[in-house]
Amino acid sequence: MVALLCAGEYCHVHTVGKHQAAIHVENYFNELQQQHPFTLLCAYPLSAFPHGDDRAMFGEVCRLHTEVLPAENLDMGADLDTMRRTIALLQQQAYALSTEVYDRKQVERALREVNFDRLTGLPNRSVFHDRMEMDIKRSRRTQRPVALLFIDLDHFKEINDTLGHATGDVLLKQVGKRLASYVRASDTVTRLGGDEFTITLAELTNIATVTDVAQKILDDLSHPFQLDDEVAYISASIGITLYPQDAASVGELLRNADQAMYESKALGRNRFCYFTHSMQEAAQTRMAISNDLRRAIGNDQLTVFYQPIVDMHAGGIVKAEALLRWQHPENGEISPVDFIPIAEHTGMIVGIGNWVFQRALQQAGEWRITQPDFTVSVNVSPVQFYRSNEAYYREWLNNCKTLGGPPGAGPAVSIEITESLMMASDETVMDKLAAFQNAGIKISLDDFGTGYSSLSYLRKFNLDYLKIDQSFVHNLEQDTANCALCEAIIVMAHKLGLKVIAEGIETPGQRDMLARAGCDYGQGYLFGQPIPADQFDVLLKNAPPRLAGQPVHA
Ligand SMILES: Nc1nc2c(ncn2[C@@H]2O[C@H](COP(=O)(O)OP(=O)(O)OP(=O)(O)O)[C@@H](O)[C@H]2O)c(=O)[nH]1
Repeated sequence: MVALLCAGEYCHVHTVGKHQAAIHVENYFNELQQQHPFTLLCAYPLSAFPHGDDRAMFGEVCRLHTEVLPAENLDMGADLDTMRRTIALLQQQAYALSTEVYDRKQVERALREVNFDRLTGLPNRSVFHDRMEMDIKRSRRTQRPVALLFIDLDHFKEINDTLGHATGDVLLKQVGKRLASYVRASDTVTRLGGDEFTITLAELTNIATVTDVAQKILDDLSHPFQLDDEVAYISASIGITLYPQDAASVGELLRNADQAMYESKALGRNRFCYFTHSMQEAAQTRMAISNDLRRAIGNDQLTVFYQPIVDMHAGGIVKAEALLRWQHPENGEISPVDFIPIAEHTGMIVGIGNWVFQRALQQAGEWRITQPDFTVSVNVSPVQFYRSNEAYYREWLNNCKTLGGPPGAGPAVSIEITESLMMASDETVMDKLAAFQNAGIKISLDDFGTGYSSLSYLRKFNLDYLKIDQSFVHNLEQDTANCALCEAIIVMAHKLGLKVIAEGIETPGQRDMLARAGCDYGQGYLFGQPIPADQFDVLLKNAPPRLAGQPVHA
């Protein structure tokens, strides 16, 4: 702000040279500027004020105080005393002005914080509500529909986990920029929070535009993001709802779009779905299940059942798989297929999974008293790996030392993981898996054959067991191709040093074919259904080691 009073070519003070007053004022203003982080130009030509508001304010100060003049009006012939007086007044006025500007900036900043997302600079949830209300009102007048797109990035947590939170922030900023570039002036892009964004398309003349915009978003987000030194590839799931077709209020529309987004995730992500009323019903059911599940945890409605796993060659039950069961007080038994995804979505799976692990470990310890190498396998959801912290699995490892019977045959529990975990795995997941393995916990790959079925993962993760999915076993006797495939999987698994467990064995024919193919262990209704611990206890006590070939009935 050195240019104070140096209003232009004809500036009097400037021409005077080292004028003490000017130097004094300069210093004063420089100090002022250090205290207030903005540029204050005083006695500068009005035209030099960069912002219209500031220009108007300074003009107003000049008008109210006739001695203070904008540079255009300075009398260049005035004597130095007049100039000094002018400068003194300028000091006062400038201070008043600076305070005013400072206050205004503070108010503006506070307003920005209330209305705009700090990270992306996009309008936030409260602006979203206000604008959507306005769009709805306008739509009632114009009869033009409004579309709401709810956009949630896929697996964003992995970006944070692998590249760090700061890089995650950079990505969110860039996503915000890309999204903002698609829309017209009548549309609104907001960040609701986390990795959730909305786009409101108002004044729609052609509803087909919505699909085009959604597809464009997916296409554009699939292009790489340069994040400092890293390159990230992402996708998003989008839910779309329309006003007035789907709902009448902002709250309902947001819920609809969220449900449709949830559907996109459930269908495999990287896609968009329009809201439908059946989704609403499904969402209500999910909500009810989620609320009831929360209560079930504390009310002893959850139990662990055990399904026998037999040795296909030596005979006898040598292992069990722990399977969670929920007995709802009013609705009877609720299938894990219905409640596990909800437990995963809400994060409840972390607590539930922990509980199952402890139960299984304790139970396996009791069975080890009579059968020292008996093992119970526990399903571990990918969400448990992502959401749990280090303390969580350290506790598991410690418990393995104290619970589960006398040491000797290694930990009494093994864990079952899915292929999706290995495919999406990052370093933290790898570290956790390695910690389990180092503690001697065996790892099975569940449902092999239903997903990506990558052999390279088997090698990379150094697994112990591979479980052939029941869909292969189901029509083994009718389908020779399936039989050949099972044989190939068993040979290949053995070459990689893995033992094979076949799931879903229901007939002696299936058992015999798998045994001939070299399958190590079998599980299925032929050997026993999942049953409570006390019944399993009886089964185990009454089932002496036998030759494979004699089914074990529950
Ligand atoms: N870097 C960064 N991360 C955030 C911010 N706000 C929330 N997050 C993280 O964003 C992640 C959002 O995760 P979710 O949407 O639940 O899960 P996801 O990994 O995207 O998985 P899906 O949505 O199921 O595909 C969480 O891990 C939050 O901790 C933020 O401002 N910056």
